[in-house]
Amino acid sequence: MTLVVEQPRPAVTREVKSIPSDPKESLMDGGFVVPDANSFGHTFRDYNAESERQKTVEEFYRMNHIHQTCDFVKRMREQYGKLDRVEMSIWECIELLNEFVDESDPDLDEPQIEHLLQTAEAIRKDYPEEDWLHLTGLIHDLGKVLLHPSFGQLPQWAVVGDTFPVGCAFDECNVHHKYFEENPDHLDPKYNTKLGVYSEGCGLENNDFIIILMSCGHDDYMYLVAKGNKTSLPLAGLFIIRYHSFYPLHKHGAHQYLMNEEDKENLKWLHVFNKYDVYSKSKVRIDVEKVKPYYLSLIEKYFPAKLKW
Ligand SMILES: O[C@H]1[C@H](O)[C@@H](O)[C@H](O)[C@@H](O)[C@H]1O
Ligand SMILES: [Fe+2]
Ligand SMILES: [Fe+2]
Repeated sequence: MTLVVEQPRPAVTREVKSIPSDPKESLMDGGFVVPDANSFGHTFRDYNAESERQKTVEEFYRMNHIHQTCDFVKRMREQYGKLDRVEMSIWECIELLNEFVDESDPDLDEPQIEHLLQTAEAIRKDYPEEDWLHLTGLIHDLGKVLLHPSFGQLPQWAVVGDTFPVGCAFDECNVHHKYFEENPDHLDPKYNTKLGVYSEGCGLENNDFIIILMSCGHDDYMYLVAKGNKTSLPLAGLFIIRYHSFYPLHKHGAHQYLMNEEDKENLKWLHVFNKYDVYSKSKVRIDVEKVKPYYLSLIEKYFPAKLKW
C-alpha cells in the first residue's frame, strides 16, 4: 500500500488577505468606470432582453439545469480531478482558449483570451499592489479548456454558466430557474431540502473532508488544477477561482447558511473581483504582446512552469 503524504502548502497560501477598507481612496483617476450597457446595447447580465443571443443563452441554461445532478458532479470531479490528461503551461492554456466563445454569456461573444486580459488589466489598474489578484483575473476562466477536444470536448452546459451547489435544493434566484423542474435531484428527498446533504455553517470548503459540491464547470476544475499543482496563490485567489460563477451566493445572498467565517472574509474579495469580471467585457482589444511579459512573470511567481491538467 502506498501512503500519500500531503506536502504542506507554502505559508503564503494560508494567509487570509485583508481587504483595503476603501480601495477607491488610493485611486488616482477614480478607477474603473462601470459602463451602462454591454456591447450589444443591453444592460449587463440581462437574461430576458430580446435577441438572438438570448435564445442561445436560455437553451444553454435549459440543458445545464436538467443535467447537473449530484451524481454527475461526483463522477466528473473524480475523473477530471486526476489531472492526468495534458501537461502544459498556463500561457499555453490561455492560447488554447482563443478558439472558444462562451454560449452562456449574454454580454460577450469574443474569444475568451480577450476576456481574461480585459479582466486582469482592469484589476491591475485599480489594485496595482495586489499582483495575486491580477493573476487570478488572468486565469479565473482557464477551466473552459474542458471544451477542447484533448479534454473530451465537454458540452458547454458542463463547462460554463453560473454555478450552484448540488446536493441541496436549487435556489429560485438561479437564472432560468424553471428548468430545474426536469432535474432528477429536484424530486429526490435526499437532495431537495434547504440543507440537503450539508449542515448549517459547514463551510464551502471544509478541510477537504466535506466539500460543497458545486455544479460541474470551469470554476471548480480550475480550482482543482491550481491546488493540484501547488500554486502559492493566497486562499482568497483560490476562493475567487472556485466561486466566481456562484451568482446565487455572491449576487443574491442565497445559501449563506453554508458559509463559515473564513468564507465570509474571502467573499469580500470575490465581490471586488466580480465587478471587473462582469463589467470589463467590451470590444476594445488588449495588446497581448505588450502585456505578456508582465503576466509571464506572475505565472512564474505563483505556478510551476508546466502544470498537470
Ligand atoms: O456566462 C458567464 C460565463 O460563463 C462566465 O465565465 C461565468 O463565470 C459566469 O458565471 C457566467 O454567467
Ligand atoms: Fe467564469
Ligand atoms: Fe470571467
